[in-house]
Amino acid sequence: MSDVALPAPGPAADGGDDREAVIRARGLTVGFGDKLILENLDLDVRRGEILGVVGGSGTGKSVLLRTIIGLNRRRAGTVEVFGRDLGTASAAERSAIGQRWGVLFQQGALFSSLTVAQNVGVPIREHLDLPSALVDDFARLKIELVGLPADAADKYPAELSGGMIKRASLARALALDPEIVFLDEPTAGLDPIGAADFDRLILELRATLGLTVFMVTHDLDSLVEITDRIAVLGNRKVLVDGTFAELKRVDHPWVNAYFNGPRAERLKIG
Ligand SMILES: Nc1ncnc2c1ncn2[C@@H]1O[C@H](COP(=O)(O)OP(=O)(O)OP(=O)(O)O)[C@@H](O)[C@H]1O
Repeated sequence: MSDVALPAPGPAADGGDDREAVIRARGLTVGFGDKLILENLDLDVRRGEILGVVGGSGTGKSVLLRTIIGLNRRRAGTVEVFGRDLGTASAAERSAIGQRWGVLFQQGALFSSLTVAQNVGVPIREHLDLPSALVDDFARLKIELVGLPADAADKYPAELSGGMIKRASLARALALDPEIVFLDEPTAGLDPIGAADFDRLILELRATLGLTVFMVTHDLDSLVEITDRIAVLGNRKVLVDGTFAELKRVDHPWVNAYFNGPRAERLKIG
């Protein structure tokens, strides 16, 4: 799967690699104009795992996320989700699969003219034919699930703190009870306490809902605290993947600088 060999394959953090791959990307090539961003990239995401995706700025982490969920065009390669090739699936099948994932975009991407409850209700209205009162009830349940106070439901995004916006966006991502959530830098811009709270929330949701989490992040604390496995992007592909402790032992200049740099050294690993 990756370009760089791990020195000594230790025991997998999750006790084995035999869980079903709910996302399987093969030979993924994505570019814009004459610039290739991803080239022949392979990646599996296993059911129930929290996968961190890291890499230098501009290496294509968000492009990878957006390509998996079908927002960027592939020049080559396949993306299978729940065993179905999205490239050959019908529009109806893609829509059905899309209901089984939720996405928290980098800036939250809430509609500014809608309240939090209305924002969370958007995917519910889009995909389910339910009376308005029920949509509102469901939205308020999701808002409670992510730990927002009940009165946040009637606020507009501009009235929320950064941490509340992240939670509101997560509530929207969870609106349709997805099996996979994609998180693009969920703790960016949060203070350390808010970021740690958010990390705990993700862990709780994984434990209670059995979520699979694909998380792009630069947050070393999150990587250590909540990921089962980390995929490092570089040279347009997955350079290497493993646990934080495994990646500390990888002999590659960028990986070594990232996982053994002064910030990483201050973290308790293992
Ligand atoms: N729609 C687009 N059109 C043209 N170029 C794009 C488009 N989307 C992304 N890119 C380019 O692809 C490259 C990778 O972008 P991406 O946002 O995936 O980086 P990233 O690894 O997530 O970076 P960061 O850590 O800074 O968020 C960048 O050079 C970006 O300018």
